[in-house]
Formats: sequence, structure tokens, C-alpha cells
Amino acid sequence: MGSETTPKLPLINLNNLNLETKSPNWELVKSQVYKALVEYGCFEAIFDKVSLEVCKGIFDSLEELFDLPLQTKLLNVSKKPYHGYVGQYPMIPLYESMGIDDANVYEKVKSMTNMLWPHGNQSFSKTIHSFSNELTALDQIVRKMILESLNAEKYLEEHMNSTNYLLRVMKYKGPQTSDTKLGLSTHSDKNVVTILYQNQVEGLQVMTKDGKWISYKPSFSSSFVVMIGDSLHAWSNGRLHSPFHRVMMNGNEARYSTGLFSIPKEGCIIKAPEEMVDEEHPLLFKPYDHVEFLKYYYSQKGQRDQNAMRTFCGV
Ligand SMILES: O=C(O)CCC(=O)C(=O)O
Ligand SMILES: [Fe+2]
Repeated sequence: MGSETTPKLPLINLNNLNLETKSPNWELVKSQVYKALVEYGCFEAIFDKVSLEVCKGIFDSLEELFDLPLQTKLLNVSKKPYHGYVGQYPMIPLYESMGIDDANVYEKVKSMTNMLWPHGNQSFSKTIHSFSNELTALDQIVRKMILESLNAEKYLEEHMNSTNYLLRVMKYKGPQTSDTKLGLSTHSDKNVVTILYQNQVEGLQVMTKDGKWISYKPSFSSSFVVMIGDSLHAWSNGRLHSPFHRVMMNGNEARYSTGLFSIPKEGCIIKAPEEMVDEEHPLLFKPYDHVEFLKYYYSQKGQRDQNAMRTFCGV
């Protein structure tokens, strides 16, 4: 009998792939990606296109950002739910986060920076922008691989054009105890694809389909977690899993993390293409307006609903 091993997320090397000209290893990596996303809804990606300097710099930038006075951080507002400052919640007292819409567009990052630092903060703008912009390549590779795997390449352009990028940045205070405390409650992401990155403090846990928690330990400094959100789960008519995950904290050190979220644009209707529906895969969700769904999800009723998508648009 083999001894019990700690469950791990699948680890996939996404270096040396090219979006335009297909690299020799494209097909092999594609099958690994698809399998991981069907089974786990996520995987650990090794991706060295984001320069080491930027990967290191991002955490200095986050420290500088979260060290701003609360009144300044509260200037980070958005009409979209969960795109602005979030923090000081009694249920998750360790957690604080902020959002930068279109973080891959330099002018957008600069105007957000200038709002927080009226005299400007070029190193912050540059780091946030480079990090986000370089990381969009990973999102695009993964989404191309997904659509090819689903034999739905003809939707690739429409699919890519239907999303924007949001960079959310997170700080979790160390609870100052060896007891484990909740950093961020169990949830699944609502967007298309999420790419997570973190400093040396662990805490992310992902639930397997059979309900076990996997604690994520990055293998390399160029490791990112790629995760499917509910809208791609719905679009693929349930083929891709969107996993529950949470953050658990212990110890003294603060955890800083980032999430690059590809998000359906306003007015976008999520509809599984007809190719996704057959006898074996009956339609799971009626076409739905992503923003309308978010309004339900973030309502009091939606927040208590473990199956918000099924309630909102289940067939
Ligand atoms: O901090 C993390 O690693 C996870 C954050 C997360 O799950 C989210 O923002 O949706
Ligand atoms: Fe999440």
C-alpha cells in the first residue's frame, strides 16, 4: 500500500509556447491544461514571461498601496460590485483588497495611481501595468487551448473580445496566532479565467470535486494558479469545473496576492454554444446576462445561496 501523499494541484509548464505560430509542444500542453481544468478547474502554471524584476516589484507596490491611509484607499470606488476597495468586513477581518480595471492599459493604471498619489507614483503604475500586461499572455494561451480542446475555435475571436481584465490586489493580515483563521470565505469565481499570484505566505486552498481541500504551495517564483470561473463553466456547459476555494491564514506575516480576472464586458450574455449541448450534456444554464447575475450574487439572498448560478439561470 502506498503511503498517503498530500494532494497537489496539477503542475503544467507553459513556457516556450507561442500564440501565433504553434510550438511543437502546444498539443501536449493543451491536453494537460484541458484535463486539469475538467478535473480540478485549476492548475499551477509555470510561466516565465512575467519578468522576475516585475514579479518581485509587485509585492513592494502592494505594500506601498495597502500602507496608504484608509480614507485614501476608500477612493478606489467602482459602480461594478467588487471592483473597488473591499475591507473592514467583520466576517473576514484579515482581508482587504482593491481593484484596478483595465490594468493592462497604462493610461487606466496611471489615472488610478494619480487619484491615490496626487503627485504621481510612476514606479507603482509601471509595475502594476507591466505585471498585468505580461500576464494577459497566459490568459490568452489558456483560453485558446480551451476553445481548441472544445472544438470551438470558431468562437475564439468573439470570446476574447467579450472580456476585459481586472487586476484585484489583496492583503491578508497575519492573525498573530498559530491557529488557522479564515482569510477569505469559500467561493467560486464568477468571471472567465482567474490567474492568481502570491508572496511567500501560503493560504490558498482549492476544493476538489469530491470535497477535499488542497493547500496550494507554489513550486517556483514563476508559478501562477490558473482557475476557471463560473461563466466559463456555464459556457462550456459544465465541461470545465469552477472550483470552490478559500484563503486560510496563520502566523504573523501578511499575505499579499493578486488576481488577474478576465471578466465578461457589460451587457455580455453568457450562452453555451449549440456545439456544447448534446444528449450526454443537456443544457445546464439558460443564457444569462453576466452583470444581472452579479447583482443577484451580491444581494443578501445571493450571498447565502451556495448554488447562486443554478438558482439564477439553471434549466
Ligand atoms: O488570495 C488568493 O490567493 C485568492 C483570492 C481569490 O480567490 C479571489 O480574489 O477571488
Ligand atoms: Fe477567488
